[in-house]
Amino acid sequence: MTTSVPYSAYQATAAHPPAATVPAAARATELTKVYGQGETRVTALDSVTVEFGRGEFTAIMGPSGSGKSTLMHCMAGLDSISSGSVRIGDVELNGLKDKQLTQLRRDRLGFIFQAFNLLPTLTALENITLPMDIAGRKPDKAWLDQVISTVGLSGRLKHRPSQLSGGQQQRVACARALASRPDIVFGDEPTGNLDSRSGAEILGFLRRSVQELGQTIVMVTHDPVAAAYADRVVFLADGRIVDELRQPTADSVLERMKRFDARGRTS
Ligand SMILES: Nc1ncnc2c1ncn2[C@@H]1O[C@H](COP(=O)(O)OP(=O)(O)OP(=O)(O)O)[C@@H](O)[C@H]1O
Repeated sequence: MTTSVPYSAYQATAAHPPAATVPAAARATELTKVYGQGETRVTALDSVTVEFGRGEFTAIMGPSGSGKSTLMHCMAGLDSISSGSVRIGDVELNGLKDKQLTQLRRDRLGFIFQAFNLLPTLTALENITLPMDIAGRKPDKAWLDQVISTVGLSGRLKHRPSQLSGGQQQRVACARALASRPDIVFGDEPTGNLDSRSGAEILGFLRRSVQELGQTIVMVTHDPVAAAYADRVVFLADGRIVDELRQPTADSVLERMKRFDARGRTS
């Protein structure tokens, strides 16, 4: 069943924080991001307040240019913010030095992008453990085995990327994002380059990593079918959060998107 609750019922503000005592995995408070100046000035995010719960799979949707990637990049410490606040757990990103930000991203966050970004000369396993090798950290063997088997790569660990299909390469990228057991995995259109069957496999894997491994995932997508794998969908329009759905289905997401269409907001 689809639950529809007005967005305001969920929205936390600085004055009225949510009752939960455990901090959210990530939280933005009155986050504003402005690009450019004068005639080229664009307000990509306009005072966005949102939080992403631990162990939850959240999809971010909205028309082209609505600020989805900007929100993800600002929350993942990949882009600076103009005003407001971003926290990963209890760490405020604003004010961290570059080196501290790099460390936080490396130690606490995982990333999956549309391009798989694998190193062609390394095997699947070497690609998966590369970020930890660079950081000089030993992977937790039991966790790594669990990730590799959840992602269904056990028989292909010695293959190089060129010997793997696109879907398998993206599974390697997913396993790489999860290998260090990050607090949050951020995905920017992770299935954008895949056919629908491979995309469904990756999404099924992401879903399982939330259900079975307790992972927290935040994923930007244009695709209502992809969004339906999430626990929650947050809708952006013109740099603001305008709606949200819990337990989405592809149909309920599509329905919401049509409403934006009716208001002339989609691309
Ligand atoms: N580096 C930048 N410099 C200037 N403007 C930017 C920059 N990045 C994004 N913008 C602008 O900010 C707004 C939000 O962009 P963003 O990429 O976050 O949207 P999006 O919802 O992810 O779009 P899409 O679905 O097309 O990827 C757009 O108007 C965009 O043109």
